[in-house]
Amino acid sequence: MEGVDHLAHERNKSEFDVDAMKIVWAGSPHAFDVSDRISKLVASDPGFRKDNRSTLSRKELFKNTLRKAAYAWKTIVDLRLSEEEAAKLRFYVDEPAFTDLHWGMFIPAIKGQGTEEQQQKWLPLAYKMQIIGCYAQTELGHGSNVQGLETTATFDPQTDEFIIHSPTLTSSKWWPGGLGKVATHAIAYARLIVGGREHGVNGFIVQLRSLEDHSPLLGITVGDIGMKFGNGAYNTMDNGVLRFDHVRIPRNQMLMRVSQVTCEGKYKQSDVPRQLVYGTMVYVRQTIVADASCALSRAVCIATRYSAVRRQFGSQNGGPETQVIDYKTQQSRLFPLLASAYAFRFIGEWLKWLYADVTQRLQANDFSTLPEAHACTAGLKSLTTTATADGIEECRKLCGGHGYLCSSGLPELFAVYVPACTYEGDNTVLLLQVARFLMKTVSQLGSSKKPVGTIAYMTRVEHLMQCRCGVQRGFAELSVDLVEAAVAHCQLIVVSKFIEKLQQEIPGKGVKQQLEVLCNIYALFLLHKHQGDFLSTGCITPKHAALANDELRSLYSQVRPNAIALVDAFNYTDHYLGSILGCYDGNVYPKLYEAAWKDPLNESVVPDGYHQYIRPLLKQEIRTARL
Ligand SMILES: CCCCC/C=C/C(=O)SCCNC(=O)CCNC(=O)[C@H](O)C(C)(C)COP(=O)(O)OP(=O)(O)OC[C@H]1O[C@@H](n2cnc3c(N)ncnc32)[C@H](O)[C@@H]1OP(=O)(O)O
Ligand SMILES: Cc1cc2nc3c(=O)[nH]c(=O)nc-3n(C[C@H](O)[C@H](O)[C@H](O)COP(=O)(O)OP(=O)(O)OC[C@H]3O[C@@H](n4cnc5c(N)ncnc54)[C@H](O)[C@@H]3O)c2cc1C
Repeated sequence: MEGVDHLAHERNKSEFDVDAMKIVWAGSPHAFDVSDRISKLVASDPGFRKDNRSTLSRKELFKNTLRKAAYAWKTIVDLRLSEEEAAKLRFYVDEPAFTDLHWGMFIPAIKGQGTEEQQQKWLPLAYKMQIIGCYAQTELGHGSNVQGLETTATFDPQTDEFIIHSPTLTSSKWWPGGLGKVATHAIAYARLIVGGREHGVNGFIVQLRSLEDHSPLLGITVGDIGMKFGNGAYNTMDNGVLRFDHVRIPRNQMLMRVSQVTCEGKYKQSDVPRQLVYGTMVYVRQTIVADASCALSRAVCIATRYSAVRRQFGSQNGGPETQVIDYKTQQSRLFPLLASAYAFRFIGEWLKWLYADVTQRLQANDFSTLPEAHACTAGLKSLTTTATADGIEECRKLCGGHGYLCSSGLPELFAVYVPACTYEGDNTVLLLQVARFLMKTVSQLGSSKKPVGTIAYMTRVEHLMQCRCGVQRGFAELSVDLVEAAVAHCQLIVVSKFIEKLQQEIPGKGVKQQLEVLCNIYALFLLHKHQGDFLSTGCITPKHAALANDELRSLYSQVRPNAIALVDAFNYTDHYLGSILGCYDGNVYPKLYEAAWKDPLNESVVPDGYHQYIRPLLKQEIRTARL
């Protein structure tokens, strides 16, 4: 029945202060207040409804996304929301749109790679959305290999301009979000050519469309690249294709914080690492780690609540069947994902600190932690997105058949989320970067340069490397093993930071105890999953492995009474979850049944096509049967 909390009995089992845990999950009382207020504002406004997405055509879907983005912007302006509140509103609107790239990449690129003067010119226009930007780096022929990009930017000293050109088909920009139909400007990455000499890939601000009638400017060919994975999902986003035919831009539209070109045509490289040109990607990778905890926690919230509602088998003397959440197999699949959601939340907090720290150091031209920041953002982006994509799919399976319904929210969540394993850096390519960083660290062992920070532990392998330092097969030959080592390195960081989090003051009855249980589940589940490696390297004995297994089972029993409260702590509205299986009151079956009849196919009792195709078939069968 409506209004009845079918999960009340579960909530009454909780052994900790859920409201206190909500603050821990949000990060602070202030963050919780903003999150709670904005999520309820979005959920209560019919202008942000999203339950009809799967029934819209591509053009209807896209136009609906434009409407919502414009409505969101109007809400932000009318309510005078702060930047923090506005970001939260876009988060809870929960629809991939051009605004993600405008705010998430175009603006950060100008802030990170533009000079003060360029920031003063372009940021006010972007903040007021008087221009709409995208990040145009990837091309049809190159995405991972940035140094392989083919678009050219040739300096013309006669006119003090750059000529931006797409020399080949494969140099066509391909994938940039917001590019296809909306962006008026792009940060386009191109090979800088000055006086016939190449100076690597740099970023250039290029206007694509008229601010008067939105038509593409002279020399610009631009459009959408077509339907992507899944129905609704990422098809709300206009990922685009873009070709330049000798497009001229003023010299001052090359982002010049890292490298400069003078009006005399002199190329100058600042005394900062060339890799700062990649700074926007580092920034986005650290935000993607925080996003992973959000996406995984959504899926886990749905699967946990439904696992408590769903009963299957086990009825004794006509009594109720067993809740599937009580099966050890269900717990062994679900609770490590619950622990991962919390682990990724805290590693995301730490990575945000690391990024802020390296950014502050860069202001003082201190580049000492840049390699570690690159390795951590690359590796943790790879690890958390792979685990989250796999985790969302596991949550779908944990919900049985109903998990495959769009009304479960899980198919759409999966379809929107999975490209995170590819964009902002293919996960394997990024792990190879971590592997390169680890190998460089190993090669420096024994020198005066001692490993610190997240690689401090590597001093312990020094003796190993000295006796084996001669046995160095090619990096490529060992890359599979090195990628596994890179994953292990990142997992160590996640576990270490979870433990460090528990050493902080954490208020609320039973809150720290619950987090300790989740931390132990995360660590022991990893040990169990990779026990072959731990055993073969002599890190643990078979007895240790058996003890870890026993302890895991005990920990699952400790989480069980608190599972619903632990997902309630995410504080997601039913609107944001978008899932009948995950609804707060657990009143699943009546809602599933009611939702089915809203499907357009049920608008008529006899389906369209019956008379053309089914009736003749049936009649034909009747004739056959008479033979
Ligand atoms: C809200 C989400 C929306 C998402 C929408 C999606 C947007 C996008 O997808 S934008 C496009 C994203 N594209 C990528 O991520 C491309 C991935 N490829 C790269 O980042 C680079 O090509 C590379 C790092 C894989 C290779 O770069 P390359 O220039 O060839 O460098 P090397 O591998 O030769 O390494 C040289 C040296 O530089 C260090 N380094 C590399 N990248 C960085 C960095 N970002 N920051 C700092 N340092 C970096 C690298 O570690 C090497 O150092 P040493 O070993 O000390 O020489
Ligand atoms: C939804 C979505 C949104 C995107 N948005 C944007 C955007 O806004 N702006 C933008 O510029 N780009 C965007 N991209 C592009 C994205 O950044 C690239 O697709 C991504 O960087 C992967 O590059 P790639 O496609 O060249 O993959 P490839 O590198 O071609 O990967 C193919 C395979 O090759 C392997 N591989 C590649 N190099 C190596 C190597 N050296 N060693 C071992 N294996 C290797 C990879 O691991 C992978 O298995 C988007 C992509 C998607 C899917």
